[in-house]
Amino acid sequence: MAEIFDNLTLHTDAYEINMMQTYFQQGKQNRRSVFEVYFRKMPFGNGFGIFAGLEHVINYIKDINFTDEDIAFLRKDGDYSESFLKYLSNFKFQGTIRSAVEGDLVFNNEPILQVEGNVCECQLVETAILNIVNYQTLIATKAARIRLACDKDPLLEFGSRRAQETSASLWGARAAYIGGFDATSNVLAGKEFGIPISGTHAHSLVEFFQDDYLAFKAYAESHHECVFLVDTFDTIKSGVPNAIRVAKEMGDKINFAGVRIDSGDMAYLSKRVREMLDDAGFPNAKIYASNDLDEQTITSLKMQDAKIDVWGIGTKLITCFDQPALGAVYKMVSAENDEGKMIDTIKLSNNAEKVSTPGKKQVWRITEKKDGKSEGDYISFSDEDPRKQQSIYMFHPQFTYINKTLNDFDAKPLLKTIFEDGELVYNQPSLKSIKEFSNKVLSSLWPEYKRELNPQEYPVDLSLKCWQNKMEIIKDVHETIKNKIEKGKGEL
Ligand SMILES: Nc1ncnc2c1ncn2[C@@H]1O[C@H](COP(=O)(O)OP(=O)(O)OP(=O)(O)O)[C@@H](O)[C@H]1O
Ligand SMILES: O=P(O)(O)OC[C@H]1O[C@H](OP(=O)(O)OP(=O)(O)O)[C@H](O)[C@@H]1O
Ligand SMILES: O=C(O)c1cccnc1
Repeated sequence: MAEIFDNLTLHTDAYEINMMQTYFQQGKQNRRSVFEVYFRKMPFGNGFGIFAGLEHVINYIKDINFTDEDIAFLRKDGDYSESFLKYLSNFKFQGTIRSAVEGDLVFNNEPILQVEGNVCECQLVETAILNIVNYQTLIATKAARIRLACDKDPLLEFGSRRAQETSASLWGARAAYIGGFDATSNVLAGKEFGIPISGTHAHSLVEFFQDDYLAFKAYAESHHECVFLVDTFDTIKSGVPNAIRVAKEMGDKINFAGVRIDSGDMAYLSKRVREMLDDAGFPNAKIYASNDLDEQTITSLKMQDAKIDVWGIGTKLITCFDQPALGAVYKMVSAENDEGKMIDTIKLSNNAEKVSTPGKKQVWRITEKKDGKSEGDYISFSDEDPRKQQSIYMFHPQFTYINKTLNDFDAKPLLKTIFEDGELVYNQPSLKSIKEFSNKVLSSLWPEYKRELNPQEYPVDLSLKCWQNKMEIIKDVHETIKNKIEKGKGEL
């Protein structure tokens, strides 16, 4: 897949390379640092997120390499010294990446991916990692919402023509499959990722023949598996009667799998069409529906008792129509100082939500031992291990009076090591097992977190150590700034 696996080394914002040059010129390019990716708000107001993008991140990291052409481009178009360009030409990613695995549940304000390494390599990869994880996690989450709305019905991804360019449709098809779709209409995604492909036909076929009957007949003569699109002229008066006529004429020569409706009142039409198919002796022929569908229209159609069996979803899924960006950020949480000591770092803001949590961390998924059901996520420093504790004290990081102590719990780490000192150490499971895993973890979540509208907020808590450290650092930064201003050293 040339286009999407091309070397993406320069797929970064220029400011990342600018900062790399600064660290390099200062002789600080080997200083250690840790960055973490997290998003601040649950997308679509959903109660959970589904992580996706790791496969592409792995491909990207493995291929990082400034080619001679890249260096020549930077020499010509950038403001970079020869010594720095020489450093780049020998550059290799040698850092450590820990990440949530694809298909796992993720929540706001917790690290979902962590990069540890020298400050230059950590800086370089920010843009591409955010680009990949933001998009694919958003799609997988949207797909999971749509999956929940249509229960166990077959779900087809039709988005390629409406996606934001080619790689979005391909990786989007993959993320949608992880999130719960059964098949894609994109043939290349099928070939490259092993996603089942599925396809009916378009209105153009009927327009070409200028007649429903002739079009369906011609299609049936060239295909065994037949789903006829019945709404080109008139669904009830022409499309469905002609689909039935062709199905009867062709008999066993075809599998009359069903009809697709792509416009009009789907509740009304699907009920009428169901009656017509049943009356004609085709109770097993399915009704496919497409036309700007999403979880809300599906839920509404189900409430209207629409007789739709198979759902085809394009635009609203692949463009994440109601929320086109996840907004995940990449923040430095720890860096090596002049004495060679790792110092926890923070980004402050007047907006409490935007204050980062200092220190290199791990996220623990806490479940009740007796039923395996979710109790919340617990963010600790990476050297804390709640599995060694008898009990765990969980409290809301802002409203600390909301708290609980659990005695009989399981704790599973969310972040797994993917690259260790530049080497890929993680065995990526097959796409099918990622999808199955995702389905399984979703069943550990209480239904209150899964409802489409106004779900319960899933607890994402900090360990006491993490929380106290954050509070102390906030206080220290405020005091340092105050002292500097008082001493006249920090004019604003
Ligand atoms: N019974 C229904 N309840 C809720 N939403 C519906 C129902 N029937 C259709 N819809 C949705 O309403 C939206 C508009 O449907 P409409 O039939 O007006 O589509 P359209 O694209 O304007 O039709 P056409 O393709 O004929 O121009 C679509 O998203 C469709 O899926
Ligand atoms: O509605 P979406 O969720 O985006 O799903 C994809 C749409 O793409 C096709 O329409 P298009 O008008 O492009 O072609 P066709 O109807 O002639 O097949 C299809 O009929 C769907 O309506
Ligand atoms: O196969 C289909 O029916 C299909 C594929 C892409 C877009 N719309 C419909």
